[in-house]
Amino acid sequence: MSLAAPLPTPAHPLTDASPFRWHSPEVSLSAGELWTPPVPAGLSTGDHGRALLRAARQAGAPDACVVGALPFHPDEPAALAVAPTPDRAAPRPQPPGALSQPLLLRDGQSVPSAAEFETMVERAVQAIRAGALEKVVLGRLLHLDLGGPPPCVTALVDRLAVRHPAGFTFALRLPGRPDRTLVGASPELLVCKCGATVTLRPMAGTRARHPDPRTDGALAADLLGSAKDRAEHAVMVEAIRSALAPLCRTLDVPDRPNVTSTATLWHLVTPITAELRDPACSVLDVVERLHPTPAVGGVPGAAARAFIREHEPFARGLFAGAVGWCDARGDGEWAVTIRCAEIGAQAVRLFAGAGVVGDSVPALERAETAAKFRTMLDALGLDARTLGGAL
Ligand SMILES: C=C(O[C@@H]1C=C(C(=O)O)C=C[C@H]1O)C(=O)O
Repeated sequence: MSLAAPLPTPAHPLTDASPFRWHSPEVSLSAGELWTPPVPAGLSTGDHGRALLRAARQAGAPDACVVGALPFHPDEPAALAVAPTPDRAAPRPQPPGALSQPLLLRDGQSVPSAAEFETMVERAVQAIRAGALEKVVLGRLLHLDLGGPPPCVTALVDRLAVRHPAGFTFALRLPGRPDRTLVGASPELLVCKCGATVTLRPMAGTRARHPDPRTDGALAADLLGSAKDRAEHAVMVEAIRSALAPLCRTLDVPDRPNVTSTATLWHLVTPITAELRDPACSVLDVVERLHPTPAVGGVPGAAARAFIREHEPFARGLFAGAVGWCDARGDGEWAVTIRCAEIGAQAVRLFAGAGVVGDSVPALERAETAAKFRTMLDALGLDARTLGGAL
């Protein structure tokens, strides 16, 4: 199988797909339809989930799940819906079969441009050195204007799930915007809850992988030994520990991170496990407490979010948010919405960010975002080299 081969083109590439799909190492879940019952405005994330599940029960769907995505900025609207009859025995995708037309591109642009991104990182470094904040994650978009039909969402998700078996592959047709689908393969588990047990795998600290195994291994060792990356990771773990502790009876946070890999990147990761105090606490209550973590926001959280709103020349919306599912028991899995794209009829928008600290080098942070775009570019069958200067 060639992962760079083109994707097939079905009759309706966007709307023929399931409106929600999820493939984690543990669970494959697919929804045939989504409901969006009205819920009161201004609910917390946990209460929003409970209101949706109550509406589903009242409509005769006791086994419904809440599925969807939360925005990066918690004050923006969530894209949560009810999957009334989720298929939790959905098969894991197999390598894609017959392929047809390649994706035709009219144009590809980074917003901000690669040079403007570096300037933005430099400003963040100065703000950090001046003591305004400790860490901020800055992102950029890659806008692809299509010169032909959009990619087939079903085939795209299959391809991502096959290529990222340890990750969290998702597709969500946006409620109220049926011509747009959020698709991605996140490596990062925000939180999984099963009964009283919660697990998290927060990540911060990145190196692009190398095709030569010795060089690749040396890059992983370099990441594990890097004072800059370890510091960036440590501020994130501490923020998560203090957000989570009030909810927990036990909390196990290892002293040092491990390295973990995706197909294209190495990351530092700290696997965290905890037992919740309150059996009525749902996975969405935990998400509400944690999100956005410093893996996508920064430290202190409010100062970092304000810096992002002021400096990034686009609205993150659902990018760098959280995506997942929650069942009637309050159990579920939520991943950080990264390594993803919004697929539209005429355009595809990809998001990638990088954590900036006081000793960040702007050109390296830009290169890191370029490497992160590759998860979606590879799945779309696009060679990063064809985008040249944009990256
Ligand atoms: C923000 C992204 O990734 C996050 C940032 C990382 C970093 O700064 O090293 C690593 C993994 C993710 O937590 C992204 O992929 O867009």
